[in-house]
Amino acid sequence: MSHPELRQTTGLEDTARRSLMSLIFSATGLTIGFFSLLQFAAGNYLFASLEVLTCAALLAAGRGVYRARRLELWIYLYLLPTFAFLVYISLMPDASAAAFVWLYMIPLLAYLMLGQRRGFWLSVPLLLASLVLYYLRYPLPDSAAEWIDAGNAIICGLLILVFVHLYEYRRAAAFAVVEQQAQTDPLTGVASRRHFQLEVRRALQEAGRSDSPLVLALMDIDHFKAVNDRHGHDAGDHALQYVCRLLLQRLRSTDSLGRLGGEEFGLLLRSTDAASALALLESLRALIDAQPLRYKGEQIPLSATFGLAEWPRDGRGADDLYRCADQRLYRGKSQGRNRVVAESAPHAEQPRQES
Ligand SMILES: Nc1nc2c(ncn2[C@@H]2O[C@H](COP(=O)(O)OP(=O)(O)OP(=O)(O)O)[C@@H](O)[C@H]2O)c(=O)[nH]1
Repeated sequence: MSHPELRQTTGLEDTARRSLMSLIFSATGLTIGFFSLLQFAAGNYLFASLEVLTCAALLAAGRGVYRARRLELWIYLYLLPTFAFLVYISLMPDASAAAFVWLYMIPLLAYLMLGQRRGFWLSVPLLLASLVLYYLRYPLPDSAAEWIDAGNAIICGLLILVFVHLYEYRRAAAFAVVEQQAQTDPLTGVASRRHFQLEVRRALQEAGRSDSPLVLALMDIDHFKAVNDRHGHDAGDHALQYVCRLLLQRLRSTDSLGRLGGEEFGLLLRSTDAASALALLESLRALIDAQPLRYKGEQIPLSATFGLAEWPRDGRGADDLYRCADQRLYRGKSQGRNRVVAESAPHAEQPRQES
C-alpha cells in the first residue's frame, strides 16, 4: 500500500540535525573563545584575535543554521577547516606526542553531522592519511613498550570509529521508523492527517513556482456508521483499508492520499486541473461503487462522495481550498451521496456544519 509520495520527510530529522549543528557550532565557538583568552594571556595577540573572530563567526552560525538553506554547505564549511586544524595541531612541529588524541574528534563530528555513509567516507581516508603523516613525523616505535603505546592509540581510534559507525547506523534506522510512524495512518497505511496537510502546503508552494494547477479533493465514505452498525467495527476497519487500496491502485505516483479522520480522506492531485481531476475522481467513485467489500463471506456495498477544489481557481491558500472542497463534499452528501462535486452552488454557501 506504499505510495512513493507518502514517503517524503516530515522535517523531523532536518530539525534535529539543525539543533545538533547549532550545538556543535556554539560549543566549538566557546571552546575557541576560551583558548583566545589563553593566547591573549600568553601575548600571542594575532592568534588570539583570529580566535576571537572565529569564535564570533561560530556563535553567529549557531544561531543562523536554523534558517540556512544550503545546510550541506554549512556542514562542510565547518568540518573541513576544523579537520585541517585538528590534523595540524596533532602534527605541528612543537606539538606534544599526545596531541593526536584530537584526531579522534574527526569520526565523531563527521558521523554526527553527515550521517553514516558520508561520515565514513570523510573520516576514514582522513584518519588513514593522518596516521601515515604521524608516522612520517615520528619515528616508528623501536621497543615493545613503544609498540604497546602505538597499539593503544591505534586500537582506541579504531574502536571509536567502529562504535560511532554502529551507533549512527542504529540511530538512523530508529529515526526512520519514528518518522515513518509519524507520517502514516496506522490503520490504512496512507499519509496521516498532519503529513497530508504538510504535503498540501508544499505542493501549493511548488504550484506557485511552476504555475501549474493542482486539485485538492476530499472524500467521505457514505453511510459508514451503518457499515459499522450492521457488520461490526472490524468490518468498518476492513472497509477503510479496502477503499484505500482501491484508490491507490488508480492514483498516479505524483498523487497523494491521506486520512483526515474517521472515514474522510484527502486526495492531492498535482499538475491537474479540475476537468482532468473530475474524470479521475469519477472513475474512483465508480470503482468503489462497483466493487463491494468481501468480508467473512458477505458482500458489503460501499460508496463515497467527493468534493474538489482547484488551485488557483477556487483559492490560493490551503485553508481556502479545504473550505471549498469541504463545501462541495457537503453539497454532494445533501444531493444524495455517491457523487463527485466540482462546482459550488450558484449562490454563496454556508460552511459545512459538523453533526
Ligand atoms: N470501523 C471504524 N469506524 C470508524 C473509524 N473512525 C470513525 N469511524 C466511524 O465512522 C462513522 C462515521 O459516521 P458519520 O459521521 O455519521 O457518517 P456516515 O455514517 O458515513 O454518514 P455520511 O457521511 O453522512 O454519509 C462513525 O460511526 C464512527 O464511529 C475507524 O477507524 N474504524
